[in-house]
Amino acid sequence: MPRQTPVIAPSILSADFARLGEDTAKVLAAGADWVHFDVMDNHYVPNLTIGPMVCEALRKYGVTAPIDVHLMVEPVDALAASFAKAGATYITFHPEATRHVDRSLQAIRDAGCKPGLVFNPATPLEVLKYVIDKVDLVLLMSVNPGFGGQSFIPSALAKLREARAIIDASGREIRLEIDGGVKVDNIGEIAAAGADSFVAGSAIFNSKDYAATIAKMREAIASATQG
Ligand SMILES: O=C(CO)[C@@H](O)[C@H](O)COP(=O)(O)O
Ligand SMILES: [Fe+2]
Repeated sequence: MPRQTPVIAPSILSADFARLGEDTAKVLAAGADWVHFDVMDNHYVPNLTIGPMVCEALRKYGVTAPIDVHLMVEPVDALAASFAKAGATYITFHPEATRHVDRSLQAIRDAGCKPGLVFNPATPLEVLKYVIDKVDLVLLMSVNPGFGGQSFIPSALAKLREARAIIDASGREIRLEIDGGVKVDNIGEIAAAGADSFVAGSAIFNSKDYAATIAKMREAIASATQG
């Protein structure tokens, strides 16, 4: 199956929360494909961020791009249902944060969204083989979840290759996303290892020119994967 078109998904965790609508619109106008929306509950991870009301507010503000909701919460199901109502496109969760992974994935699909699983750096991909027919996205963390601006953990590259093989063997169209420490200077090797969807928070929002940073990321992905 041909590799899916690369997607750049800026994490709005690093946006200006006092001007979230404007900053989100600005990064999309600069060429971003998706909005990566990090939800932290101060329980599953030691930080607290934004919930479904903010997702709904972005939709009302006029954001039409896919919203990629990354749930770092425990439990999962009630909040996932609220995000489906609030306009989420993808909803991903960490398998260890729910009692019934298969049921949580099915509930997200039944609510009209695209379900996915997120794997922390030290969490094995084992569970994937049992639910590969139920996911539209596999998200590998290349930092420990909870904060933006951390450094990329190099073992994520081997794990990407492992996940890519599982996805290709499934014959299904499943996106393989990477999240944490993604920068212009490492995105090429990340793409070469098999990722097709790239979350980048601080690298984009801390840059002066969002469009130039996103363009450089696309060039690095293209030169690492073409030919
Ligand atoms: O889910 C998370 C962190 O838990 C991420 O989405 C980060 O927000 C990415 O930020 P950078 O590492 O790109 O700055
Ligand atoms: Fe994230």
